[in-house]
Amino acid sequence: MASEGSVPSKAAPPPVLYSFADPDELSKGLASFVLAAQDEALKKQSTFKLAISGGSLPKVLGQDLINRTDVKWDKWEIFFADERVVPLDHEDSNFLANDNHLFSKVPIPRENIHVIDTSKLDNPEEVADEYEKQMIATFVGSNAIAFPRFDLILLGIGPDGHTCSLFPGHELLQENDGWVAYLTDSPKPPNTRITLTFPVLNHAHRVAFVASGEGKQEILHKALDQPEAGLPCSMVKVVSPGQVYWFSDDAALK
Ligand SMILES: O=C1O[C@H](COP(=O)(O)O)[C@@H](O)[C@H](O)[C@H]1O
Repeated sequence: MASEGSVPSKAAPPPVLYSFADPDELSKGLASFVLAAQDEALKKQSTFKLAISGGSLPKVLGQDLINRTDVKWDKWEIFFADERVVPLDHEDSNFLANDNHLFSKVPIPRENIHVIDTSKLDNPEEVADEYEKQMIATFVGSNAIAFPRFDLILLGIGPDGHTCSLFPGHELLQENDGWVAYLTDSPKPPNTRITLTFPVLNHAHRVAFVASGEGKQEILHKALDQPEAGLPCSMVKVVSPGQVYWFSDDAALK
């Protein structure tokens, strides 16, 4: 069956880099980019399907977006690019980070924010499976699909080049089948997490990395200048007509 998620055949186009003078300008540029993605998605379909990371991203994302008037919040369908397997009110929760900086400040219907099932925290495999089922229910209509196609996935990058919860040298870098995977040996605490897999990232319409501040300088240069080094972030190769973008600021690009 021809399907939206069939294995892509075209090569990945090179990433597009957007650079801004400072974090405030970066937040504004990112908000405009997200809104353009929203508008394009809503021309074709009834919802804007987005995956969001935790870490430093929610603050940059929320800063300008919460004041924009042209956001169709009721049309957003949000998943997490990765999530720590902790209660939703735990300080390590990626949901909580996004709630603090974005969700609690705007009228997104709570049912459109897909969170992990916290009744299963003792069993990360079940957490991942249940999260994948939420995604299947959202993406699978009348067509069978191999992988979901997010309108936009917003990613961070760690100092070791990890993105989502895909860490250098980890066996999940080779996961080619599932949509959502779990790990119990994350080198960065907390050790138990779930994450989107590379095939899901690579099927997105757009993937945007956000790297702001001096602390990202070294790894950003490595990611942009040495894609062959095999960092997890460099393994995100969205196939045409999808596109990878990098949003950065002067401090990170120096
Ligand atoms: O552990 C994680 O780290 C990455 C990068 O975080 P940052 O604070 O260095 O920006 C993040 O994108 C991911 O969602 C998170 O779980």
